[in-house]
Amino acid sequence: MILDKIIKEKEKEVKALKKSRHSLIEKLKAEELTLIAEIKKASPSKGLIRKDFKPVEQLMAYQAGGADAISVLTDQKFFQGSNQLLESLRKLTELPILRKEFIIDPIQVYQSFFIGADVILLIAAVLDLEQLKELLATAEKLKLEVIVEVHNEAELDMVLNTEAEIIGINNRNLNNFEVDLNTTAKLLKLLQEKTPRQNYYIIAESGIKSAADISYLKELGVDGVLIGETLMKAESPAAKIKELSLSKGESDHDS
Ligand SMILES: O=P(O)(O)OC[C@@H](O)[C@@H](O)c1c[nH]c2ccccc12
Repeated sequence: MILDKIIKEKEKEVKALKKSRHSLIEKLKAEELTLIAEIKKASPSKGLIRKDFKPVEQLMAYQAGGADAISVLTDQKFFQGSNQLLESLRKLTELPILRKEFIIDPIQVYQSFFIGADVILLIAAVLDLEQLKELLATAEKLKLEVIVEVHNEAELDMVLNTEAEIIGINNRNLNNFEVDLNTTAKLLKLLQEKTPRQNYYIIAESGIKSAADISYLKELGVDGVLIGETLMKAESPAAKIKELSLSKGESDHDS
């Protein structure tokens, strides 16, 4: 029966479609410290970050520098990003791509999948527990990986009531834009007190500027860092990654 044959093939194709093609979790498992390098033209707190914004060059520099994953802002109004930008970068790299978006509805999770994201961000500050669970379930169905972002204890508590695997600790308060790297220390400590569960991956986000910041965060035991502005403003992003002693195979030289 030809129909049987066609459907057998389709089942394979559909299975491939559902599989996360570029896994951030694999990087988190393999690397001592995973670097997610962000492509961000502007932000509400900083305005225009990079005047001569050249996303493709930025991507290539991140790859050359040894980034493990790429974060792409897709919000247009406040960050001057776009879905088309993510789609076009998707064609140019095999690195996992995190879609940086303010996701409040499952339809945006589907959209993330179809524009080529491997990982999405869910910001606890803008969700309630029910929404967060629904969005996590939708992502799970699509085999998208998820970073759930927290900034304070209440948000952390909410996330601990879910199946989230990767927790992003945002050092920037999204309400007043204040940045404090101690947020990571504080929330990591709370996490250890609150749960015996060990199998979380922790990513420190925002405000990371120097090699000293990196060693501080490494010492705290984070699994990854997410860096935007510092790399966007660097004349040579690849050199900046090296300077932060994040480049592969160089970590034992400059410690
Ligand atoms: O540019 P920074 O300070 O290195 O920060 C990067 C990233 O953490 C930041 O862009 C970010 C973290 N969480 C967000 C949520 C929405 C938009 C942006 C963000």
